[in-house]
Amino acid sequence: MPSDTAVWTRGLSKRYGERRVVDHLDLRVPVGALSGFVGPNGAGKSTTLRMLLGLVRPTEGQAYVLGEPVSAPDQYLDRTGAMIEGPTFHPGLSGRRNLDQLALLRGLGRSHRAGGASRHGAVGAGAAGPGRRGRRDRVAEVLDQVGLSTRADDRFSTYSLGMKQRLGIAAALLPNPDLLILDEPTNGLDPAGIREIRTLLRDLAGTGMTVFVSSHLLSEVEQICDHLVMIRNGRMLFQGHVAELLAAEDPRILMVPERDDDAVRLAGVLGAAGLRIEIEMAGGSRPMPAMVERHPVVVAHAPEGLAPDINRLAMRAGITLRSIRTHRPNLEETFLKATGDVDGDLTMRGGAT
Ligand SMILES: Nc1ncnc2c1ncn2[C@@H]1O[C@H](COP(=O)(O)OP(=O)(O)OP(=O)(O)O)[C@@H](O)[C@H]1O
Repeated sequence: MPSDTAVWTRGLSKRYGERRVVDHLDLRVPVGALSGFVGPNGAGKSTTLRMLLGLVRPTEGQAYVLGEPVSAPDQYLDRTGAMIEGPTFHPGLSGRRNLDQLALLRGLGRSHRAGGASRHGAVGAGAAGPGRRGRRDRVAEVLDQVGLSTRADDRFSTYSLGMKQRLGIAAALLPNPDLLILDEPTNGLDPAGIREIRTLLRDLAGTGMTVFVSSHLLSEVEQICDHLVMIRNGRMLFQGHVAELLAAEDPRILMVPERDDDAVRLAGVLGAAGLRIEIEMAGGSRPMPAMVERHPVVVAHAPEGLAPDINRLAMRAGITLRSIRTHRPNLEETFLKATGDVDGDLTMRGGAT
């Protein structure tokens, strides 16, 4: 597998009985990416993540994580942090005590980690070094990283759901991983909790860590991820950079001339300038602000950066615009289009490698 790929699979499949819940996935998660793993409930995300962590054995295919085969998880798990199910902690203990116990269980702070330096050049339980003190320092570090320092000594049972999730992420961060795998970390959170997790993931990705995070809410990952893997029914729909996916769609500029008669003329002017133009008549499918809904809309297939030039062209032709606005499809629309396009027969779309 290429060294710039943190997760690499070929034909990765999992069958339960007759059902193939993961179906020949070729994953490529670039090193350092904040990658969203998106698909509706039951799409096969959790099963895939479990296979990547050596928790579920693939039925077919190959899978490598941080350069090591999933058949030998001990080769990469000490460099991988994961939160696969909602975190389970002791409700009567503080966040700090919970983490300390986990660190102890995982052998952090007992000795140097075999295998040498990690992403930050830190060894074993982190920069703090071995021993009880090292463990304590590492726990304090991860609590700080997830923004829980001030509540660290309160009982876990008093934490909000968002804080519980953040503590779960802190636990995953204990080994100072190069790769962080999170399964639906925002599930059940309120908007404020979702924002907190988003900010945290961005910050973590900013440190150079590869973050692979699943969600069934595309709108959520659209806002934070630079890379996306979309699956449905266990099959790949799209993988690539978010910008590539958006570029696959065509952004539009919508104009309403002040005089209805000018619509055809405006379309001619813009068409002559090389743009693909359509005129949508009143009552078309696109919802328009009430003020303009009874007027023809001239639609130019062009990125929003061209809006000032288009406006100037219209002005030069003596056409005044009642309104001009840009329409950039969001990922949700693009995703729905992608799933609609494949019409039940899910095949790989452009951008997949
Ligand atoms: N151990 C199992 N035995 C049988 N079927 C399973 C098993 N684990 C998962 N499945 C089935 O595999 C399909 C994919 O499940 P998976 O949990 O991977 O999906 P998901 O995309 O993570 O969805 P969700 O967000 O709902 O968890 C589901 O239909 C599920 O019922």
